[in-house]
Amino acid sequence: MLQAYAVSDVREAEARLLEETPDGELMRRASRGLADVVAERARQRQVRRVVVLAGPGSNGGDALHAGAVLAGEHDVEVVALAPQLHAGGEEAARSAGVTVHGTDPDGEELPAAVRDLIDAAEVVVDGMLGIGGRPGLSGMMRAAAETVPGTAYVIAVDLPSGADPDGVAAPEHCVVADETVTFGVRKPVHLLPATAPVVGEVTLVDIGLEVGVAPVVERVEHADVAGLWPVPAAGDDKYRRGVLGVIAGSEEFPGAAVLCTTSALEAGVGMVRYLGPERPEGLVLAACPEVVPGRGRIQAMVMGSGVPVTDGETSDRRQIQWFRQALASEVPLVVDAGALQLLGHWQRTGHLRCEAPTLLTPHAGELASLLSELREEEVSREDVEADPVRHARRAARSTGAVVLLKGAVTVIADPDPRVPVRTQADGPHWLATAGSGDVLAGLCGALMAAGVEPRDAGALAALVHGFAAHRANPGGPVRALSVARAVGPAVAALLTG
Ligand SMILES: NC(=O)C1=CN([C@@H]2O[C@H](COP(=O)(O)OP(=O)(O)OC[C@H]3O[C@@H](n4cnc5c(N)ncnc54)[C@H](O)[C@@H]3O)[C@@H](O)[C@H]2O)[C@@H](O)CC1
Repeated sequence: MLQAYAVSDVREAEARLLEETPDGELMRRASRGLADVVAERARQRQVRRVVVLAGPGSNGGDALHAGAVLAGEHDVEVVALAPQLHAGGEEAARSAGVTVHGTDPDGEELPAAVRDLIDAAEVVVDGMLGIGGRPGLSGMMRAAAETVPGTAYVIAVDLPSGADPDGVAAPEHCVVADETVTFGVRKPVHLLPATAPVVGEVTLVDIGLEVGVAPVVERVEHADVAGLWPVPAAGDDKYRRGVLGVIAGSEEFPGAAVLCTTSALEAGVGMVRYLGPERPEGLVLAACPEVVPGRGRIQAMVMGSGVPVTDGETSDRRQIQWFRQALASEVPLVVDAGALQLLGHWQRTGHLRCEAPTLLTPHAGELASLLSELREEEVSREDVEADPVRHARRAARSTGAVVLLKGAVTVIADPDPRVPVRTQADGPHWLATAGSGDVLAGLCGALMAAGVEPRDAGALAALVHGFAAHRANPGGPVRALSVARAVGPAVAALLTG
């Protein structure tokens, strides 16, 4: 499990460690680790010259010390992007023979020689700002960041300069890194949706840091799946493994029912009972002969995928009844698409609470509608996209359910604000395709029918969904049905390592 700690907690832990270690030791550890990574990446690219962008604080200090270490075997050129650099770092770099190029701190344009230097760079170390940085870049720093060519391999020190260390604000101007070398532990910037896309691959350098408090963000990794996935034991039968009820699909969107049930079956559910109108039912039975139509005992229900709701009504009135009964029952629930809308309305009017373990699976637009309904205030899709974690948390608190907010980085928020938020970023961008959410809902349902609690079910489902999409057509487009069919083999690959 990847874990990220609040910047304030990291600062405190660093302060404690600084007191226990000789002067300069921490920066020495950090910069040596950084230099090792830079040397390796330069070697892989057969590049000798390394361009270091150095800012005013300790982040610049790390980069300058690393430059000094690298100078023996590399041509290291530093661009100073502050009136004053970290004194010890600058001295170390200059003593090692590194050239330090100055810039006008009040200017807007880089000196021509510096611009050419950055423009021709193949390996860039971004040490302008670290966890002491305010989000966004201006002046020389922004000019330097914008001059870095897209072809260069950019290694950010601790975090890409300009990115919000807390991972909340998505700044317009920041460095986009291929790799980020961070120290001790991950910070929220590395895992949260607003900033994760500019961080690239994260490499952790051990500096002996122990944070000693709970993380604020977590991410389930491939290696965690075997420990969390409900694998059947010798004595299990289909009922013990979990029976999933599915209320999905409609005359308008019949295929959603097929996608949802297919992925639930591929994920290894004991049995699926399907409830829905005639046309989707026929399609489900044709595609998945294992499915049993009609009601019966179930261990979890997934509902709402492909069921459009207009003014509180669906084209098949029975679905509204089934939703209502499911929501009033003690059965664990996955609430998707159309059912989210009804949930919002019913909760606001005080008719229902999520008493049973419940997982809501909205995308940004659905979460905006749900919050607008629940809180009787206008929340737009843009509001949600601008701060997905806060909005997912608000919805979780208001409903008492775990909220899985779908996106390139999926957010899973618990109603209890002390529980770390989870983020998963496992799928290719090709996964943004019609029916993809129906596949995810089926996966969540299969896990909850097997007794997996909603937070783990959401994280596992998002991971397997993304992994299955990669496997379905590596590097290319995928359709939702291919993802659903790839779920079984993807789970097998994850379980057998
Ligand atoms: N504290 C420690 O024990 C360790 C710290 N390390 C490094 O130290 C970094 C934190 O260092 P600092 O606290 O000095 O902070 P930074 O180096 O991130 O930067 C702080 C400086 O940048 C200026 N600044 C902030 N935002 C700006 C912006 N948007 N535009 C222009 N200037 C801006 C501030 O006024 C301040 O002078 C970490 O990210 C890490 O790289 C590592 O050496 C490991 C150990």
